Amino acid sequence: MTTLGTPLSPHATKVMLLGSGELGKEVLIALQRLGVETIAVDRYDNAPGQQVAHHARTITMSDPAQLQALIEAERPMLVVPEIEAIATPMLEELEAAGTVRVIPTARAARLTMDREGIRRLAAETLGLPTSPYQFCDSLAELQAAIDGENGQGIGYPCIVKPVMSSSGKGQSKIDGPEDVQKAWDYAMAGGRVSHGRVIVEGFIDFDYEITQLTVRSVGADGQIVTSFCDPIGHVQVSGDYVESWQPMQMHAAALERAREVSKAVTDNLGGQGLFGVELFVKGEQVWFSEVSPRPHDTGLVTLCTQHQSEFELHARAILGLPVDTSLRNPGASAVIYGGADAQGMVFDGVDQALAIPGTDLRLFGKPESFTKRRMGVALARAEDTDTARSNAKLAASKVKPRVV
Ligand SMILES: Nc1ncnc2c1ncn2[C@@H]1O[C@H](COP(=O)(O)OP(=O)(O)OP(=O)(O)O)[C@@H](O)[C@H]1O
Ligand SMILES: NCC(=O)N[C@@H]1O[C@H](COP(=O)([O-])[O-])[C@@H](O)[C@H]1O
Ligand SMILES: [Mg+2]
Repeated sequence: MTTLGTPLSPHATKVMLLGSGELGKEVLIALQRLGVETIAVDRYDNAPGQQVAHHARTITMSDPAQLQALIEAERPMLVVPEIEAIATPMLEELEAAGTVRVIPTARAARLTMDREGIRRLAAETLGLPTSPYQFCDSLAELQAAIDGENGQGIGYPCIVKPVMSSSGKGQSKIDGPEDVQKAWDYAMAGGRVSHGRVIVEGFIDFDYEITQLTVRSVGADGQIVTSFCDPIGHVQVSGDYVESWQPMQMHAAALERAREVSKAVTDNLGGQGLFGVELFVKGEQVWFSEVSPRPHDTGLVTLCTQHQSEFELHARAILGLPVDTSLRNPGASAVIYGGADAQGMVFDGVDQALAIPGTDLRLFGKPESFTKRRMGVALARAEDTDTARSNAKLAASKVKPRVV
């Protein structure tokens, strides 16, 4: 049985989010609606989720001492990682000591904070199909991994990424020997935590890519059940998502395979919550790319397509409540970038965006904009995903961030 308390009372059900960006903000709102007391943690003040939580805390989450001190002071029932760059070995210690429960598990947070942990688990332990890959600690190692012995290396084209980064930061495609140095330098500048290690992956020439949202929740018999959302199609530019839609029409065999792969990975990671499994598809062939043990940016579309968005599903699953992953209607999302480096931007054209039928908007409220920082998203529901995609893109284009 799940019992929930009254926030700001001695019997509050307290949940702490580690990372409080646009995705965490929606999880926090979903938790608030269930009367959960929320603590939003981020690396800077006035992060989106901090603006809607009961409590806001600003710390360096990759610093184990700061993380331990905060968790021990607040004593939340659950700690919910929302970004990768967290001192996850400390979370494992605190979980092992029984101080706190980590979502989905501290081990899952550790394995997915670093591309090496999750890639080795998927490819080497679980035997799932992935791109060919190697890890390198220097430019010379990178070149050697691409060339290999007797031409048996990763080859060209390939993709280089810092082992610790997200939203495409530090990622580039290498088409030939002339690009290697530039890709290495870019990866060194773009990692989230300074760390001289990269993954180099063979380029997969996929037909399309999807996110398979997968939920592990408690079923009627008290056992964990796995449920799947309809697949989400998306387009990425420079490693960052720019539009997504749901449902993605897939060949039945590819969908079945996508769900087998998603089940295998999430079974191993364990715990309760929603996962975003990223997969590449060509014909009936499916490759595992990576997984977020938390809501996924491409899943923002579920705010306008599902009866329960990915954020509500995560909130329910972590609290031990039943979930409903069904689709309500087709829809799409399109990203709004800041377009400039500035504090306190204003957004013109919101009325014009919302005049487009079936559209909605999220402006995240980030205090500072960067040219390529995601500041908002346009959502559109429609009869079909083609209409939804064009309406979402049109709505996003009407919103004009302006420096004042
Ligand atoms: N091996 C590959 N072959 C082809 N395309 C790739 C490969 N690796 C990455 N990509 C492209 O780059 C995108 C981003 O890659 P990836 O998901 O690894 O980056 P990320 O920084 O973790 O992004 P996010 O945090 O948004 O998930 C992929 O969705 C895909 O479009
Ligand atoms: N692909 C991962 C992702 O989308 N994560 C989302 O972006 C925020 C960081 O944004 P910022 O870099 O603008 O601070 C994170 O807090 C999370 O909500
Ligand atoms: Mg990704």
